[in-house]
Amino acid sequence: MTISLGFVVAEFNRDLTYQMELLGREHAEFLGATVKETVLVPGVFDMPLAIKKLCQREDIDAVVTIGSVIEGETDHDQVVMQHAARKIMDLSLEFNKPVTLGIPGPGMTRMAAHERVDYAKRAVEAAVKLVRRL
Ligand SMILES: Nc1c(NC[C@H](O)[C@H](O)[C@H](O)CO)[nH]c(=O)[nH]c1=O
Ligand SMILES: CC(=O)[C@@H](O)COP(=O)(O)O
Repeated sequence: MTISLGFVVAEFNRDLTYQMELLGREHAEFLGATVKETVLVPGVFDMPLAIKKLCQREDIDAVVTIGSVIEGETDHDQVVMQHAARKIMDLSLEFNKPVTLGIPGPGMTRMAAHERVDYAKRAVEAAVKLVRRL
């Protein structure tokens, strides 16, 4: 069976998430999975509703989130990441579908973010493994 993935990708820090999206697509192809739908959202905080819509679709086996949360002058990055990560986990359990975390940060410089674009590949790999094993 070919595994169908949904991608939810943040437009925030798009230079990074564009690269991550391409890496994720390449890795999905390498693993024999299909990216059936890609939904762009403004930022990581805005992901949960898009994830939920994709989880509701019977033709999507797992959802991969792709974003990058870079530190600013305040703790805003912490709020964005903590809430998104918690909701990602909650939605996965609510819909009985893997929803994986391809989002480095918070507390991360732009340089560190560039070094962590492979989080997208890791999230694709985790999604495929979970669908196969569960
Ligand atoms: N600071 C980052 C954000 N912030 C934006 C929020 O995610 C959201 O779009 C806004 O609050 C409107 O609801 N988003 C990222 O993806 N990365 C960041 O570093
Ligand atoms: C880098 C950002 O846009 C985000 O983490 C928030 O920045 P700030 O804390 O300076 O408002």
